[in-house]
Amino acid sequence: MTDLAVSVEKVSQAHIDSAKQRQLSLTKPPGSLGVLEEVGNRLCGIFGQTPPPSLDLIDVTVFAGDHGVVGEGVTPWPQEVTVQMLSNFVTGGAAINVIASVVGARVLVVDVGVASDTSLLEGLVQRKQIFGTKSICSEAAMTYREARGCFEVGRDVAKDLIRSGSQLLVTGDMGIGNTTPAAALIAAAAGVDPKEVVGRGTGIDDLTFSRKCEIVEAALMRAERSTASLDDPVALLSELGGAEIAAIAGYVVGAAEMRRPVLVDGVIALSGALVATMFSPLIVDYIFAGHLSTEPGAAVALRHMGLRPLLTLDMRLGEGTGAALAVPVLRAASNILSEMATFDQAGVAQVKA
Ligand SMILES: Cc1cc2ncn([C@H]3O[C@H](COP(=O)(O)O)[C@@H](O)[C@H]3O)c2cc1C
Ligand SMILES: O=C(O)c1cccnc1
Repeated sequence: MTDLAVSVEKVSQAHIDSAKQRQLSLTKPPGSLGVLEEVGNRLCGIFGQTPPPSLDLIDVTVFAGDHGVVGEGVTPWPQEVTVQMLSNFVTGGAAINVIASVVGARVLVVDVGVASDTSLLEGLVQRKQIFGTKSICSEAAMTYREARGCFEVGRDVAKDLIRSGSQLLVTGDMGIGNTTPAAALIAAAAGVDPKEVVGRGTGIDDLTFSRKCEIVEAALMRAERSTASLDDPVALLSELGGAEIAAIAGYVVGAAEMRRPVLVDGVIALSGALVATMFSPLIVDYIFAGHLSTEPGAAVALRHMGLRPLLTLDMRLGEGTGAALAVPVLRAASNILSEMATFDQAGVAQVKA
């Protein structure tokens, strides 16, 4: 296992129980708000407060990194698109900017491992640990130390945001080629065949898809043969990861350590979240799954963690878009518990015993 110390408390069962009691007193047939009730109850357990606070300060963090495996032809997009999209994020023109604005969330963009110099990009948070990863099918993505550095960036960002008042963290990613390491990490962490997790990413043809499957298989075989212990989440990230995925893992851990909810996006974010849960089984109770990405690895990671996606809109973009869209679901779940009238308050008769 890892020597990295992670300290997560169990969510409060007493507050989940009091939330369940409160749901029964509100003016609706018991259980009629379905998953919204479970979400609200779990928010109480996370915050240790019934009802939970209204979720006013919400931060989407887009972690960015580049991937050596792009050189193997796993994506039709040139690597420069990563940095070009960072420029788009900081000037507010990307899908995540639009969706975050609709749901009232802020967007923070962090360079953890982009291959080029981004120091002139105004508005970008500079936390670069590496200039892109190595190709995972022929060598480890990065050193153990670098993986740990990327993880700590995510964990620090989460803790800093929460200390400054953030009540809900949302994961985002940008990195051309990153559906390949995400698939490899999910296959390794969930113990499934690579064929079950490899998808078409940004949209690839049949030839590129079969090459991508071979690359993920080769990467897994190489990592298994290496001296690294893949039970150690940091070692797993160093073998098969990406800088932004390692940062997402740290961000999820940081949120759980600070007892705050984290809303996770598609397959890339889920690969980071899955690795995060290897630190402690208690972490999964702090995670909400925003949506079901069409990438097959997303369903595998969700099933492995026992999480149910809140939305299914056939999205496969990343950036945090699917998670950000689910923000109003969490807000509504929270406000139901704090703002709805009880049967007594509203003078509504309850079902006869
Ligand atoms: C213009 C553009 C904007 C994006 N925003 C997110 N992604 C998403 O697609 C990439 C992963 O897909 P693959 O592994 O197939 O390269 C990542 O950058 C991810 O964030 C984008 C991709 C593109 C091209
Ligand atoms: O599920 C995702 O987040 C995703 C899928 C394809 C490409 N980029 C991101």
